[in-house]
Amino acid sequence: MGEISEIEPVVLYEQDIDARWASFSILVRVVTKNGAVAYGEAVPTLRVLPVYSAVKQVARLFVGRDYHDVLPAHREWYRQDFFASRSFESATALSAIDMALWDLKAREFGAPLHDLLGGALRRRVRVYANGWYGGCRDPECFAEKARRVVAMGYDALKFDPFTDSFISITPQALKKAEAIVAAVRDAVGDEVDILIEHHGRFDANAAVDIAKRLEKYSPYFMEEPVHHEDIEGYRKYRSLTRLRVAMGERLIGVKEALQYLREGLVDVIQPDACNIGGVTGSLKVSTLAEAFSVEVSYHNAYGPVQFAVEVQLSAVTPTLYRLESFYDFWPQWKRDLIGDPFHVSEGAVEVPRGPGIGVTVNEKVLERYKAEPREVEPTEEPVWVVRGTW
Ligand SMILES: O=C(O)[C@H](O)[C@@H](O)[C@H](O)[C@H](O)CO
Ligand SMILES: [Mg+2]
Repeated sequence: MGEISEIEPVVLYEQDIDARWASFSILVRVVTKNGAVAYGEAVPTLRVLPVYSAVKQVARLFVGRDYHDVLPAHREWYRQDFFASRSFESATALSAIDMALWDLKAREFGAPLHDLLGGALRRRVRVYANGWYGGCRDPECFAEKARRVVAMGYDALKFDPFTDSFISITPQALKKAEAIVAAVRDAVGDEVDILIEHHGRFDANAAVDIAKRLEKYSPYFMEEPVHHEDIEGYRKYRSLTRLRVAMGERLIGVKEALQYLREGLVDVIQPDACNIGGVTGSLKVSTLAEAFSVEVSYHNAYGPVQFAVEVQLSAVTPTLYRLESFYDFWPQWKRDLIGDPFHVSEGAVEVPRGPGIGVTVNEKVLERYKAEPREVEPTEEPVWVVRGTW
């Protein structure tokens, strides 16, 4: 028996200079009756307080249950939570707990999580860099920093060149975005993948204009060209452009993912283990993606526990493109939190072979950054923007 004795959300805080939404990290600590401890990670963007309280609510269903019974626990939550997974807060709370249960299960068998999931298809996971362009608004800054990212060993990088455009884009802003993309392409050459992040901020007309202007720079994909819920916008974008579409970081349910896949609206799906249902939900989307011949690139922007879990998932994902990585662009304490085990070389990181998710949370670092949960002040530059680029 592996009875769960305690589940607690743990908020960590330090002003993260570039990934502002990630100044907070929300870990979920799961303790079993026989003293084992494991962590999961939830989404910290803006709604820190509601996520914190959702974890406490969802936890009440899991304490006293056996951590081996992950699927029965998901089903029981689905039965209890009348609004099911449509609540972002409960989906991210469930996801974080799910991660920790899988870690406990794998550790108990003394096996790396990827072994429990069927065995590694790859020992090294290709990554792409994000979060590297803080403070950049002009082409020279983007180009200079892009060169540094490639020198660090990355051969793919993502960036949002749209400064403070929202819904529509002016001819001047489009011209500036093109100058930034052209400068990055020129700086990195044509053997590095460039990925264009839109943050779902445009309507379909603006997104289509952007696609037509940027196609000549051969971006590998265009991420969230329109808002996540703008299905008609995705359909219009699909019918008027040839560029690959990436989306999925805001999916909170597998059935939601199916809608985009079934309609052929996505070429690289980006589930996030912190809100798609943890390891369990990620595996289901990964299987669907394989069936629809769609690549997978786990969204991975929040913290080191998520990073470790998604490296394990990436090791077993049949149609993996690359794993997102802010890892080298976070504050050092986030890497220290898990003993700083990941190092990029030739565009990839090694898959750890230790038990569970392959890393252990350093409780001393955790204690140093513990904070009270609190509301996040909305500012002119929204929290989801890489600092200083709005
Ligand atoms: O692709 C990404 O990594 C995301 O879009 C980030 O850039 C967001 O800002 C973050 O996920 C907000 O929660
Ligand atoms: Mg994104």
